[in-house]
Amino acid sequence: MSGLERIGVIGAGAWGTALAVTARRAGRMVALWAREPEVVEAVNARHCNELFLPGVALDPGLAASGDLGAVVAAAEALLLVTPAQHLRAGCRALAAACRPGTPVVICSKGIELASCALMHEVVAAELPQAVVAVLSGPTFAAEVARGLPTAITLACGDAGLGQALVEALGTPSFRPYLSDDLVGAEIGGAVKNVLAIACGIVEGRGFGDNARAALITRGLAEMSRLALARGGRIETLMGLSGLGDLMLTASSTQSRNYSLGFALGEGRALAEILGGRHSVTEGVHSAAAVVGMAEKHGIEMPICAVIDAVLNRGADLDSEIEGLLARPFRSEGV
Ligand SMILES: NC(=O)c1ccc[n+]([C@@H]2O[C@H](COP(=O)([O-])OP(=O)(O)OC[C@H]3O[C@@H](n4cnc5c(N)ncnc54)[C@H](O)[C@@H]3O)[C@@H](O)[C@H]2O)c1
Ligand SMILES: O=P(O)(O)OC[C@H](O)CO
Repeated sequence: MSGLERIGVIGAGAWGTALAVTARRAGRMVALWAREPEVVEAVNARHCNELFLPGVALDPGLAASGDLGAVVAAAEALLLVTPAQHLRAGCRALAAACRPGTPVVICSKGIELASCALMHEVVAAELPQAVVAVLSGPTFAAEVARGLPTAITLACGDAGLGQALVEALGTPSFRPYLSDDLVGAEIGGAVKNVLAIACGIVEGRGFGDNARAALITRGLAEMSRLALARGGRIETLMGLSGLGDLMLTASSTQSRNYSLGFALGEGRALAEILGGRHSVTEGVHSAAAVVGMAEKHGIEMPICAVIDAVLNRGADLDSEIEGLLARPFRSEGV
């Protein structure tokens, strides 16, 4: 018995909806806050979320609401699932209704572009009354919503609360593994999206499986370097929220980051790809923040730098790839 019975889920995109379904499956009472009135209507009246999670039948006991204050005030724990670049505004909007000591679990993956802050730093600044945790790992929303077996990292500085959250959300098909390394978990989740774009490019350009394996491995070294510089632990990066999520996202067409990279690799323009999507592709927004954070700490992240240059600085993809392959040989390791 976790003592956390009423869960408020803030954000009804694919992941928020899947997590709401998961919490219901774990036996919790769940209120799902949606920004879009049509999502509230679809969840309550037709038990689906066609806009963000098409083709998945939702538990009829899952209730959605457009009333943010009411959802927050009724919750014993909150899951924040807005896109990373909107998390600060989301925290500000709910701050007045959030009681002291409320557990707030960050489920978004990214780094704030304007400040290069990690999501738990954003929440600590905007919701000082909350106790923060991070949920991150290899978890495609549609598979989680369907109840397919999934494991994930739950990082919390308060071991007792972390255990209560594991018990509140865990089921045989959704297995949270407890950690106290918020920094490592967040950096893994943010950087893997940038690396997934790179792997998609490799596939779209037809560079082959060797190149993708090299990119994943050297990308993991970049991710680990940044996490260590920020005080994260290597074991976290070798776990579900690091290597696990990188393996998943960097090799599956289900990933929005990988598929965006694939389309870039095939020669399509970024604006055209993004113009055809209403879902979030976090790596596009995090690339510059990752590089900014790396520069601040004097860390080399050449793969992420190429992605940032191509996405945000108008660099030519082929010249950047050529430059990456021409880098001096170096010793292996982080
Ligand atoms: N989809 C997944 O499989 C998955 C898995 C794990 C983590 N995540 C993370 O969860 C977060 C949310 O992703 P998602 O897949 O649920 O999103 P989504 O692409 O399915 O939906 C977009 C979301 O963005 C919201 N949104 C759009 N414009 C907004 C604005 N101006 N202000 C505030 N919110 C706005 C929408 O309401 C919706 O909730 C991301 O950080 C993502 O990396 C997603
Ligand atoms: O579809 P993506 O690329 O946003 O990835 C979704 C999840 O983060 C996978 O763990």
